Amino acid sequence: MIEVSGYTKRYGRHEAVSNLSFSVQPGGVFGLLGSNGAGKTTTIRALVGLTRPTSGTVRVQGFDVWADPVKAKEAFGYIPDRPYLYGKLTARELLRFVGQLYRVPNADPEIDRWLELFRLTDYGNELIETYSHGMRQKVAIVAAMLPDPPVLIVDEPMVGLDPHAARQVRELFRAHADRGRTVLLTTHSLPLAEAICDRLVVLDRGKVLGEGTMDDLRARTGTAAGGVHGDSLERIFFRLLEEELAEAESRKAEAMG
Ligand SMILES: Nc1ncnc2c1ncn2[C@@H]1O[C@H](COP(=O)(O)OP(=O)(O)OP(=O)(O)O)[C@@H](O)[C@H]1O
Repeated sequence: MIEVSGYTKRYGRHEAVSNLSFSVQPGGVFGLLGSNGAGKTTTIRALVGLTRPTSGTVRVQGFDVWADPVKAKEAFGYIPDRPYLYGKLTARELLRFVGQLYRVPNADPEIDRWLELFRLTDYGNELIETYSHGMRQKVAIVAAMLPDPPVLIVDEPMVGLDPHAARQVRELFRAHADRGRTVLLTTHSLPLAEAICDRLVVLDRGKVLGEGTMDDLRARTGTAAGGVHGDSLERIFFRLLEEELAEAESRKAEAMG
Protein backbone atom coordinates (compact mmCIF):
# COMPACT_ATOMS: atom_id res chain seq x y z
CA MET A 1 0.00 0.00 0.00
CA ILE A 2 0.95 3.63 -0.49
CA GLU A 3 0.33 6.46 1.99
CA VAL A 4 1.05 10.08 1.16
CA SER A 5 0.38 12.42 4.03
CA GLY A 6 0.59 16.21 3.93
CA TYR A 7 3.22 16.03 1.19
CA THR A 8 4.54 19.45 0.20
CA LYS A 9 7.42 20.18 -2.14
CA ARG A 10 8.91 23.63 -2.62
CA TYR A 11 11.53 24.60 -5.14
CA GLY A 12 12.79 27.95 -3.85
CA ARG A 13 9.64 30.05 -3.49
CA HIS A 14 7.64 27.93 -5.89
CA GLU A 15 5.35 25.34 -4.31
CA ALA A 16 5.21 22.43 -6.76
CA VAL A 17 2.94 20.30 -4.53
CA SER A 18 0.85 21.62 -1.64
CA ASN A 19 -0.23 19.46 1.27
CA LEU A 20 -1.18 16.39 -0.76
CA SER A 21 -2.66 13.36 1.02
CA PHE A 22 -3.97 10.12 -0.41
CA SER A 23 -3.60 6.40 0.11
CA VAL A 24 -3.79 3.44 -2.22
CA GLN A 25 -4.89 0.10 -0.83
CA PRO A 26 -3.78 -3.28 -2.15
CA GLY A 27 -5.97 -4.41 -5.03
CA GLY A 28 -6.34 -0.88 -6.35
CA VAL A 29 -5.08 1.07 -9.36
CA PHE A 30 -4.76 4.73 -8.46
CA GLY A 31 -4.42 7.43 -11.10
CA LEU A 32 -2.67 10.74 -10.59
CA LEU A 33 -3.89 13.08 -13.30
CA GLY A 34 -3.24 16.70 -14.10
CA SER A 35 -2.04 19.25 -16.61
CA ASN A 36 1.62 19.82 -17.44
CA GLY A 37 3.47 21.02 -14.37
CA ALA A 38 0.68 19.92 -12.01
CA GLY A 39 3.11 18.11 -9.70
CA LYS A 40 2.61 14.48 -10.72
CA THR A 41 6.26 13.60 -11.36
CA THR A 42 7.31 15.56 -8.27
CA THR A 43 5.01 13.35 -6.19
CA ILE A 44 6.25 10.16 -7.82
CA ARG A 45 9.87 11.20 -7.26
CA ALA A 46 9.21 11.62 -3.54
CA LEU A 47 7.60 8.18 -3.41
CA VAL A 48 10.56 6.46 -5.05
CA GLY A 49 13.19 8.24 -2.97
CA LEU A 50 14.52 10.64 -5.61
CA THR A 51 13.26 14.05 -4.38
CA ARG A 52 13.06 14.75 -0.68
CA PRO A 53 9.74 16.19 0.56
CA THR A 54 9.88 19.71 2.00
CA SER A 55 7.34 18.45 4.53
CA GLY A 56 4.94 15.55 4.97
CA THR A 57 5.59 11.82 4.73
CA VAL A 58 5.48 9.22 1.98
CA ARG A 59 5.24 5.54 2.89
CA VAL A 60 5.34 2.36 0.81
CA GLN A 61 4.21 -0.93 2.37
CA GLY A 62 4.28 0.82 5.73
CA PHE A 63 7.90 2.01 5.37
CA ASP A 64 8.78 5.69 5.30
CA VAL A 65 10.64 6.07 2.02
CA TRP A 66 13.05 8.59 3.51
CA ALA A 67 13.52 7.08 7.00
CA ASP A 68 13.63 3.44 5.91
CA PRO A 69 14.69 3.60 2.25
CA VAL A 70 15.97 0.07 1.70
CA LYS A 71 12.87 -1.64 3.10
CA ALA A 72 10.63 0.72 1.12
CA LYS A 73 12.61 0.22 -2.08
CA GLU A 74 12.50 -3.57 -1.76
CA ALA A 75 8.72 -3.29 -1.89
CA PHE A 76 8.20 -1.32 -5.10
CA GLY A 77 8.93 -1.44 -8.79
CA TYR A 78 9.32 1.92 -10.53
CA ILE A 79 8.80 2.73 -14.18
CA PRO A 80 10.05 6.30 -14.79
CA ASP A 81 8.80 8.50 -17.61
CA ARG A 82 12.30 8.60 -19.08
CA PRO A 83 13.95 5.35 -18.09
CA TYR A 84 17.70 5.20 -17.78
CA LEU A 85 18.98 1.82 -18.92
CA TYR A 86 22.57 0.67 -19.32
CA GLY A 87 23.11 0.89 -23.09
CA LYS A 88 26.16 -1.39 -23.06
CA LEU A 89 24.16 -4.30 -21.64
CA THR A 90 21.79 -6.49 -23.59
CA ALA A 91 18.19 -6.68 -22.37
CA ARG A 92 18.84 -10.19 -21.10
CA GLU A 93 21.93 -9.08 -19.15
CA LEU A 94 20.10 -6.14 -17.63
CA LEU A 95 17.14 -8.27 -16.60
CA ARG A 96 19.43 -10.93 -15.08
CA PHE A 97 21.10 -8.18 -13.09
CA VAL A 98 17.71 -6.97 -11.85
CA GLY A 99 16.74 -10.56 -11.04
CA GLN A 100 19.88 -10.97 -8.90
CA LEU A 101 19.41 -7.62 -7.18
CA TYR A 102 15.85 -8.52 -6.15
CA ARG A 103 16.69 -12.21 -5.57
CA VAL A 104 14.10 -13.42 -8.07
CA PRO A 105 14.09 -17.23 -7.92
CA ASN A 106 14.57 -19.01 -11.23
CA ALA A 107 14.72 -15.73 -13.14
CA ASP A 108 15.87 -16.99 -16.57
CA PRO A 109 12.60 -18.64 -17.67
CA GLU A 110 10.71 -15.65 -16.30
CA ILE A 111 12.89 -13.31 -18.36
CA ASP A 112 12.25 -15.42 -21.47
CA ARG A 113 8.53 -15.28 -20.82
CA TRP A 114 8.56 -11.50 -20.45
CA LEU A 115 10.68 -10.96 -23.56
CA GLU A 116 8.30 -13.16 -25.53
CA LEU A 117 5.29 -11.30 -24.20
CA PHE A 118 6.69 -7.99 -25.46
CA ARG A 119 7.94 -9.45 -28.76
CA LEU A 120 11.54 -8.79 -27.76
CA THR A 121 12.86 -12.36 -27.91
CA ASP A 122 14.80 -11.75 -31.13
CA TYR A 123 16.47 -8.67 -29.63
CA GLY A 124 17.18 -10.04 -26.14
CA ASN A 125 20.90 -10.44 -26.87
CA GLU A 126 21.35 -7.07 -28.61
CA LEU A 127 22.77 -4.05 -26.79
CA ILE A 128 20.07 -1.78 -25.35
CA GLU A 129 21.75 1.23 -26.99
CA THR A 130 20.50 -0.12 -30.33
CA TYR A 131 16.86 -0.24 -29.15
CA SER A 132 14.10 2.14 -30.20
CA HIS A 133 12.42 4.32 -27.59
CA GLY A 134 9.44 1.98 -27.33
CA MET A 135 11.67 -1.08 -26.96
CA ARG A 136 13.54 0.60 -24.11
CA GLN A 137 10.25 1.46 -22.48
CA LYS A 138 9.24 -2.20 -22.67
CA VAL A 139 12.54 -3.28 -21.05
CA ALA A 140 11.97 -0.74 -18.25
CA ILE A 141 8.50 -2.18 -17.70
CA VAL A 142 9.82 -5.74 -17.57
CA ALA A 143 12.62 -4.69 -15.17
CA ALA A 144 10.02 -3.26 -12.79
CA MET A 145 7.63 -6.20 -13.08
CA LEU A 146 10.15 -9.06 -12.93
CA PRO A 147 10.43 -9.08 -9.10
CA ASP A 148 6.60 -9.09 -8.91
CA PRO A 149 6.66 -6.11 -6.52
CA PRO A 150 3.87 -5.57 -3.97
CA VAL A 151 3.72 -1.94 -5.15
CA LEU A 152 4.14 -0.66 -8.69
CA ILE A 153 4.79 3.04 -9.28
CA VAL A 154 4.51 4.22 -12.86
CA ASP A 155 5.12 7.61 -14.45
CA GLU A 156 3.50 7.99 -17.89
CA PRO A 157 3.64 4.35 -18.95
CA MET A 158 2.28 4.58 -22.50
CA VAL A 159 4.63 7.11 -24.08
CA GLY A 160 6.26 5.51 -27.11
CA LEU A 161 4.40 2.20 -26.95
CA ASP A 162 2.65 0.80 -30.00
CA PRO A 163 -1.08 0.05 -29.65
CA HIS A 164 -0.50 -3.67 -29.11
CA ALA A 165 2.00 -3.08 -26.29
CA ALA A 166 -0.14 -0.31 -24.81
CA ARG A 167 -3.06 -2.69 -24.48
CA GLN A 168 -0.87 -5.37 -22.94
CA VAL A 169 0.55 -2.95 -20.41
CA ARG A 170 -2.92 -1.74 -19.49
CA GLU A 171 -4.02 -5.32 -18.87
CA LEU A 172 -0.82 -6.11 -16.95
CA PHE A 173 -1.31 -3.25 -14.52
CA ARG A 174 -4.93 -4.14 -13.94
CA ALA A 175 -4.03 -7.82 -13.42
CA HIS A 176 -1.23 -6.85 -11.02
CA ALA A 177 -3.71 -4.99 -8.82
CA ASP A 178 -6.28 -7.75 -9.13
CA ARG A 179 -3.71 -10.10 -7.58
CA GLY A 180 -3.80 -7.98 -4.43
CA ARG A 181 -0.96 -5.62 -5.32
CA THR A 182 -0.94 -1.83 -5.37
CA VAL A 183 -0.54 0.26 -8.53
CA LEU A 184 -0.06 4.02 -8.75
CA LEU A 185 0.26 5.67 -12.13
CA THR A 186 0.39 9.13 -13.61
CA THR A 187 -0.97 9.62 -17.06
CA HIS A 188 -2.20 12.14 -19.58
CA SER A 189 -4.29 9.43 -21.16
CA LEU A 190 -7.79 9.91 -19.83
CA PRO A 191 -9.10 6.78 -21.59
CA LEU A 192 -6.34 4.76 -19.88
CA ALA A 193 -7.22 6.22 -16.48
CA GLU A 194 -10.88 5.61 -17.08
CA ALA A 195 -10.25 2.02 -18.15
CA ILE A 196 -8.12 0.83 -15.26
CA CYS A 197 -8.15 3.24 -12.30
CA ASP A 198 -10.35 2.54 -9.28
CA ARG A 199 -9.62 5.92 -7.77
CA LEU A 200 -8.21 9.17 -9.11
CA VAL A 201 -6.71 12.42 -7.95
CA VAL A 202 -6.77 15.38 -10.30
CA LEU A 203 -4.00 17.86 -9.56
CA ASP A 204 -3.48 21.35 -10.90
CA ARG A 205 -0.52 23.56 -9.99
CA GLY A 206 0.25 21.41 -6.99
CA LYS A 207 -3.27 21.40 -5.54
CA VAL A 208 -5.98 18.76 -5.53
CA LEU A 209 -8.93 19.71 -7.74
CA GLY A 210 -10.87 16.50 -7.31
CA GLU A 211 -10.46 13.08 -5.82
CA GLY A 212 -12.30 9.76 -5.59
CA THR A 213 -13.84 7.14 -7.84
CA MET A 214 -15.25 8.07 -11.24
CA ASP A 215 -18.68 8.17 -9.60
CA ASP A 216 -17.42 10.49 -6.84
CA LEU A 217 -15.95 12.82 -9.46
CA ARG A 218 -19.15 12.77 -11.50
CA ALA A 219 -21.15 13.71 -8.43
CA ARG A 220 -18.64 16.40 -7.41
CA THR A 221 -18.68 18.05 -10.86
CA GLY A 222 -22.37 17.62 -11.50
CA THR A 223 -21.60 15.68 -14.66
CA ALA A 224 -23.88 12.83 -13.70
CA ALA A 225 -24.70 10.00 -15.98
CA GLY A 226 -25.23 10.66 -19.63
CA GLY A 227 -25.42 7.64 -21.91
CA VAL A 228 -24.72 4.11 -20.76
CA HIS A 229 -21.42 4.80 -19.02
CA GLY A 230 -22.09 8.29 -17.77
CA ASP A 231 -19.84 11.26 -18.46
CA SER A 232 -16.33 10.52 -19.52
CA LEU A 233 -13.31 11.40 -17.46
CA GLU A 234 -12.37 13.94 -20.12
CA ARG A 235 -15.50 15.96 -19.42
CA ILE A 236 -15.00 15.70 -15.67
CA PHE A 237 -11.37 16.77 -16.02
CA PHE A 238 -12.23 19.89 -18.02
CA ARG A 239 -15.08 20.72 -15.67
CA LEU A 240 -12.69 20.63 -12.70
CA LEU A 241 -10.23 22.89 -14.50
CA GLU A 242 -13.02 25.31 -15.43
CA GLU A 243 -14.22 25.43 -11.82
CA GLU A 244 -10.70 26.13 -10.59
CA LEU A 245 -10.27 28.90 -13.16
CA ALA A 246 -13.61 30.48 -12.20
CA GLU A 247 -12.66 30.38 -8.51
CA ALA A 248 -9.27 31.92 -9.23
CA GLU A 249 -10.97 34.72 -11.24
CA SER A 250 -13.43 35.47 -8.44
CA ARG A 251 -10.62 35.49 -5.84
CA LYS A 252 -8.76 37.96 -8.06
CA ALA A 253 -11.85 40.13 -8.49
CA GLU A 254 -12.44 40.14 -4.69
CA ALA A 255 -8.82 41.07 -4.02
CA MET A 256 -9.11 44.01 -6.42
CA GLY A 257 -12.21 45.17 -4.58
N1 LIG B 1 14.12 20.27 -10.08
C1 LIG B 1 13.21 21.24 -10.13
N2 LIG B 1 13.56 22.51 -9.84
C2 LIG B 1 12.65 23.52 -9.88
N3 LIG B 1 11.35 23.36 -10.19
C3 LIG B 1 10.95 22.11 -10.50
C4 LIG B 1 11.84 20.99 -10.49
N4 LIG B 1 11.15 19.89 -10.82
C5 LIG B 1 9.86 20.28 -11.05
N5 LIG B 1 9.76 21.61 -10.85
C6 LIG B 1 8.52 22.39 -10.97
O1 LIG B 1 7.49 21.74 -10.23
C7 LIG B 1 6.25 21.84 -10.91
C8 LIG B 1 5.67 20.45 -11.08
O2 LIG B 1 6.45 19.71 -12.01
P1 LIG B 1 6.18 18.15 -12.32
O3 LIG B 1 7.31 17.68 -13.18
O4 LIG B 1 5.91 17.44 -11.06
O5 LIG B 1 4.84 18.23 -13.16
P2 LIG B 1 4.01 17.07 -13.90
O6 LIG B 1 2.64 17.13 -13.33
O7 LIG B 1 4.74 15.79 -13.82
O8 LIG B 1 3.99 17.65 -15.37
P3 LIG B 1 4.08 16.94 -16.83
O9 LIG B 1 2.71 16.42 -17.09
O10 LIG B 1 4.42 18.10 -17.72
O11 LIG B 1 5.14 15.90 -16.77
C9 LIG B 1 6.52 22.57 -12.21
O12 LIG B 1 6.16 23.94 -12.03
C10 LIG B 1 8.01 22.45 -12.40
O13 LIG B 1 8.54 23.56 -13.06
